[in-house]
Amino acid sequence: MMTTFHATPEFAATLDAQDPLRRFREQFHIPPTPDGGESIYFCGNSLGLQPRTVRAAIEQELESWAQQAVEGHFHGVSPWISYHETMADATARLVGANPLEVIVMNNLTTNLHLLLISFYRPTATRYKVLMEGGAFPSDQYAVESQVKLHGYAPDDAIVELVPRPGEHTLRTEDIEAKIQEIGEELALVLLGGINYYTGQAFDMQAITKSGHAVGATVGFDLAHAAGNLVLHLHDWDVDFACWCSYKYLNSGPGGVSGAFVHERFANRPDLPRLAGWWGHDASERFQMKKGFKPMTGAAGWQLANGQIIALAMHRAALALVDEAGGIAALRRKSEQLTAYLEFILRGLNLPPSILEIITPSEPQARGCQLSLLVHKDGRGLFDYLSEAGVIGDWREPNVIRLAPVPLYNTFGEVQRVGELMAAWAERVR
Ligand SMILES: Cc1ncc(COP(=O)(O)O)c(C=O)c1O
Ligand SMILES: Nc1ccccc1C(=O)C[C@H](N)C(=O)O
Repeated sequence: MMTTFHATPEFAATLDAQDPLRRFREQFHIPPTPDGGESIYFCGNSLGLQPRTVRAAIEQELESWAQQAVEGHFHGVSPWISYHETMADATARLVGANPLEVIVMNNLTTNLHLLLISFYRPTATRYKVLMEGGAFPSDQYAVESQVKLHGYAPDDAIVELVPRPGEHTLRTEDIEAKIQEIGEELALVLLGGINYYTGQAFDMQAITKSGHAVGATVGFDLAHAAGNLVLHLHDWDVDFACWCSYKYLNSGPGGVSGAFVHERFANRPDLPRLAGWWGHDASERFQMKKGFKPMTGAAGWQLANGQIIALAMHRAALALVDEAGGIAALRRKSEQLTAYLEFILRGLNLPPSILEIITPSEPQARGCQLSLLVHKDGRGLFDYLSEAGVIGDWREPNVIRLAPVPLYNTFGEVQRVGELMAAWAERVR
């Protein structure tokens, strides 16, 4: 549904009044401004806000620890030994997977390494990795180190996709052409579901299909896609994926990461992996026997017993997604909210020599984030917005990322940011 938008506060108020998710804002702590107002928090793409339910979720586990100590592993409201299992269904719904295909554990880069050990299996002739140029640095370092671990040279083994001259984002047809070109030398395609800098969402289904057609493995870093896009990892036939929970999933700083391993690898004890006791067949885990026997599915990639406090925060935050009607319901509002932000920004009529929106316009090619490439006084604009209570983020060299999210942002906030930007535009033009 696309509405004809207007940049007035009255119009924004009408959209807010019609918003089926509007009651969720009060479930979050909105950071205050120095004058006691509420900031406009458009930074859920970096660290999502704290759900009010999180404190009680943590306290419940502190109470179990205080009252039951070691027995808390086996007793209490939610025994720690099987804690991670209690969020398998919600996680599966979130990313379009079977519960067997997902696990919540560790941090994102850790999971990426664990999955690369299993799914980047280079040979003398097939060893190349295709990534997006300017991937998030942690992904670059992870792949660089994995390539070296196998004895290959990163400059030779890692192929980076770059936009056509004069363009800021990648075309699916160019990604597919590059996959074809590398062909039998391609071991792995590893892209972000959404690029952190441009906000571009990739066509994961088409890319997976192309990668598989040349015999490559295909994985995605969904840091900026989980909780933002509707994903169908199983049906898209993606081999593996991982994501963090502290951005759009509002699960707190350093929050646990999710991992997906397609069902076809569920019973592959032969796959090389770095093992630990929590990935061992649960029925025998405490028999302390020699010889690693992985659990079926993604759970078999676990190393260690779960970080319960982080898992508690994540479970509480995931419950809000389900309560709101799931990711499809969030996405419905999100598309409209971001389209409204784009409408407002385009309405400023700033020439591209001052400001360009580098995130694609098509809803299927982006999530909620818009990346503004600011050519004139970018840092000045960012500081001005911050002083006015708008929290976005700045990414070097000159991008401001603004991400209105459906669970706690409003159309009124988007309209207000437009007013602030209009005042800046007057000065800078
Ligand atoms: C695309 C991407 N990959 C990796 C990371 C690193 O995540 P972590 O610190 O959980 O390893 C982030 C954000 O921090 C990210 O946005
Ligand atoms: N975990 C952090 C800790 C400190 C500062 C930033 C982060 C981020 O997650 C940044 C995010 N990956 C980004 O896309 O900007």
